[in-house]
Amino acid sequence: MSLVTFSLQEVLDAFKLCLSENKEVYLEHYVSGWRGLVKFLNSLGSVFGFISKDAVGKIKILEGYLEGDNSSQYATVQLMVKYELDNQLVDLTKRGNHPESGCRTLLRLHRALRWLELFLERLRVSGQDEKTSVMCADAYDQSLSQHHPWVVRKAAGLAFCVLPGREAFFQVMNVGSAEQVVSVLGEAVPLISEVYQITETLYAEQQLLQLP
Ligand SMILES: CCCCCCCC/C=C\CCCCCCCC(=O)N[C@@H](COP(=O)(O)O)[C@H](O)/C=C/CCCCCCCCCCCCC
Repeated sequence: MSLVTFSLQEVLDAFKLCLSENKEVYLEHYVSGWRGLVKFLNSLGSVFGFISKDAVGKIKILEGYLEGDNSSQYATVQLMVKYELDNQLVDLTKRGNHPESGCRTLLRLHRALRWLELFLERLRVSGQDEKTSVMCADAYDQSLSQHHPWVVRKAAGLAFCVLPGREAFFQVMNVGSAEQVVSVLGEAVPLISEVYQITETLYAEQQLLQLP
């Protein structure tokens, strides 16, 4: 993935590579998709710095596991969950010895992925005059906001207000014409949705959806 310019196509490719034939989620590509998204966020300016910082922190934690001594246990989200649970490496009810477990860290990005899915779908079907700030806020209210305290919700709401308009937003995506953006979004949303659903089902089965 290129280091400087954001490309929606590259993010799409990362999420495509995320799923194995058996519908397991490769952590490496999941993290790579998020790295690409953060590049986009950074290009929107310093107002989004606090969001970027949080996302980068979580990406780095997961990268640490991917590069660490037990990297093979982190090849997929399924393996990670099994390994960390089998070895009591997850704080299940209150924060304790494992505040940066892979399971807990991924859960935060997983919740954000639902926001992304809702936001990209709104963008895809949006009309020329619709405001990205409203689409983004609506997607946030329907998803991630319920996991955030008042102060974070307030700061996020203020940041959304300075999002560029739909046309400028499409340009930063680096895909081409508005029609091309809509077409790539039509491919990206179902993919992101599938990765989200697989992770959601796994976390629900293991009762990991409320990790502190
Ligand atoms: C494809 C192009 C269009 C879309 C591009 C979107 C680019 C978005 C890139 C990154 C999104 C940020 C992901 C944020 C992860 C947040 C994880 C989280 O919930 N963290 C909170 C809880 O963490 P712990 O304290 O429990 O460790 C933390 O409190 C959050 C702090 C920061 C605020 C997060 C607000 C998120 C708002 C949604 C993203 C808006 C980006 C708008 C850009 C279009």
